[in-house]
Amino acid sequence: MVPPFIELTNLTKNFGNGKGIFDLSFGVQQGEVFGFLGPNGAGKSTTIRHLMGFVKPQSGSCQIMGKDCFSQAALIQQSVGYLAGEIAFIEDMSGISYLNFIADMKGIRDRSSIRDLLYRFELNPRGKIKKMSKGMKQKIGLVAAFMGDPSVLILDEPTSGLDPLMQNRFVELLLERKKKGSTVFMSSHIFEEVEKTCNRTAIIREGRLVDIVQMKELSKLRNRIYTVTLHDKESAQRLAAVEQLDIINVCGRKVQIRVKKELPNTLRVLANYQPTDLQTETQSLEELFLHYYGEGGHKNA
Ligand SMILES: Nc1ncnc2c1ncn2[C@@H]1O[C@H](COP(=O)(O)OP(=O)(O)OP(=O)(O)O)[C@@H](O)[C@H]1O
Repeated sequence: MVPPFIELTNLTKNFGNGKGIFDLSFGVQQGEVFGFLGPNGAGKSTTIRHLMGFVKPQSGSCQIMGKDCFSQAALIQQSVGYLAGEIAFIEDMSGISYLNFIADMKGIRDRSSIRDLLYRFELNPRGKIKKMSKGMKQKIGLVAAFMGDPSVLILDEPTSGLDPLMQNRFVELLLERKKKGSTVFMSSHIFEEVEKTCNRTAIIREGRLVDIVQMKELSKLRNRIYTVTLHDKESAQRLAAVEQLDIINVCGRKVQIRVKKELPNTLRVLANYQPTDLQTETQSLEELFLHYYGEGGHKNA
């Protein structure tokens, strides 16, 4: 069997008070786009800082391409495309001098990938970083991570602060890199970007690995909530009482319905009631976690 390209072995860092990461062991294969999902404070950034060799593990270890992330940190940091969760810039620099500085550090001579990325993210890097908006700083961080087409990318919440158009640009970029065979480890709060890009995802909670799931399996578990508006209250009451639907709530003319797989059937039923409006929302990632693992962090399904 091929050894994992990125490997964590019993990785542990105990900050006290139950905070930190505990006994994390899993591997990411070459060419895989791997998501790392978990609620706030779950330990995602701490894990990523270990992978980049910024912190010494208390026990256990992690490796990228067979290199120990801590003892060979310089090598890792030079070859991996990295985006930090909170990017520490030398704020007095202009965007372009910062990018040139990173390119020099990484030994990237051909600057064409920087130009392409700036164009893709519609970013003018001439101004000083300290005067840039959060989204612009995030784009600078992304250009720095993706420049020179690294074969491994480690990204901590890559679309934080980006508007939906730029989030889509990021997804397109990642899919292109996936096609070219890059290996990606990416933390995120946004289910959709993980769903569109990742092969598998690890779920972490309170510093512990809860599960590793194929993205397709996780998507199947996700509910959609439809809010249908009918002509009058009586029709709404009748719909809720008579039909075999998973009704969440009835309020006046509006009925909220949870739909898992049976969408065609639900739509057929609703058509009989001649709705005046139909709205849909997807279950949030947090709701999905609760549904899947329960309050105690144990798998229900
Ligand atoms: N250097 C530190 N000293 C003490 N506690 C820390 C330290 N770094 C992180 N923590 C704590 O460890 C836990 C995990 O933090 P971490 O930043 O890894 O979470 P995260 O999953 O990235 O969260 P978020 O989604 O909010 O960014 C948090 O409770 C945090 O307060």
